[in-house]
Amino acid sequence: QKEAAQKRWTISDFDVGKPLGRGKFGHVYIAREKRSNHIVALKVLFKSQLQQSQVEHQLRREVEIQSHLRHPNILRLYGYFYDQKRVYLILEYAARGELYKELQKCKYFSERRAATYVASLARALIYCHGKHVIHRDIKPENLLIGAQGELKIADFGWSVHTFNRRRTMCGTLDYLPPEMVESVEHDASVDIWSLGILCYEFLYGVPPFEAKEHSDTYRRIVQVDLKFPPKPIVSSSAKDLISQMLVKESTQRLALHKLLEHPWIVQNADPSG
Ligand SMILES: COc1ccc(C(=O)Nc2ccccc2)cc1NC(=O)CCSCc1cnc2[nH]ccc2c1
Repeated sequence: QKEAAQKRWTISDFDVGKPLGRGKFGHVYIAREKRSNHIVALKVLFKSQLQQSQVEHQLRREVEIQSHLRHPNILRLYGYFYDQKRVYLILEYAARGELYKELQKCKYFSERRAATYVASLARALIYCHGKHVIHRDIKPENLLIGAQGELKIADFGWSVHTFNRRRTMCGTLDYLPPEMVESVEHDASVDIWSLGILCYEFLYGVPPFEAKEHSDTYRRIVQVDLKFPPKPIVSSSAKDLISQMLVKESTQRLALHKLLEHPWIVQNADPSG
C-alpha cells in the first residue's frame, strides 16, 4: 500500500460508474482503478461547497485521522486527490450496501445477527479509542456491509481526536447521550451509549427514546426512559446488556472490553464478525 499512499491520483486513473447512495453521501460513485481493476467508491466534494461551509480543515483532519486507521470494521479511506474545482476521496467500496436499508427490509435482526454486529462495532471502537479517536456518530445511516457480511463504520464526518472535544450537536437526536443533549463535556463513553442505542434498534427496529417531538425525545434521553416492548420477544440477557450501556452517568456505563465478555455477546456473536 506504500505506493498508494504517495501516488498522485487523477480522475483519469478511474473508470467511473453508477452513483451510490447519492444525496446522503454527497456525490459518491462506484469506480474501478484502471491499472489494478480494484473497485472503489469515489466521493466527489466541490471545493466551493467546502469553502462556503468552512470544512476544509475538518476534511484535512479527517483524512489525517483516517490514514492511520486500519480495521476490518472501519471503512478505509485509501487516499485523495483534487483538481481545479473538486476534491476526490478514494474510499473502500462495501459490496452489500447500507445497513439501514437492510434493517428496514428485515424490520429487526435476530439476536445472533445483532450480537455479531455489536461485537464487531465494539472491537472497531476499542481500536479507535486506542488511537484517541471517538466517533460520536454511530447510527445505522453511517454503517455499511462488506462483501462477507461484515459491518463497516463508514462515516467519519464528525470524528474528533479526544484532545479537542467539542460541544457541537451532530446528527439526529436519537443517538445522543445525556451529556451531549445537555451539551456538557463528553468523552469516549459517548460511543458506548450510541452502541447501546444501536443494539436496541437492531433488536426492536426502532431506537429506544424515539418520540414524535424532539422535546419528548430529549426528555426521554435525559431521563433514560428505557422501556422494552413485549414484541418482538428479546432475551433478558440482551436487555441486561442494553441496560448496562444506557446509563446516564457516563463513568458507570459498561466498558467496551467488558461488553465483549457479556454472556449475550459470548453466546450469540459470530467470532469472525
Ligand atoms: C471513511 O469514510 C469516509 C471518510 C470521509 C468522509 C467525508 O466525506 N469527510 C468529509 C467531507 C467533507 C468535509 C469534512 C469531512 C466520508 C466517508 N464515508 C462516507 O461518505 C460514507 C460512505 S461513501 C462510500 C460507500 C462505500 N460503499 C458503499 N456501498 C453502498 C454505498 C456505499 C458508499
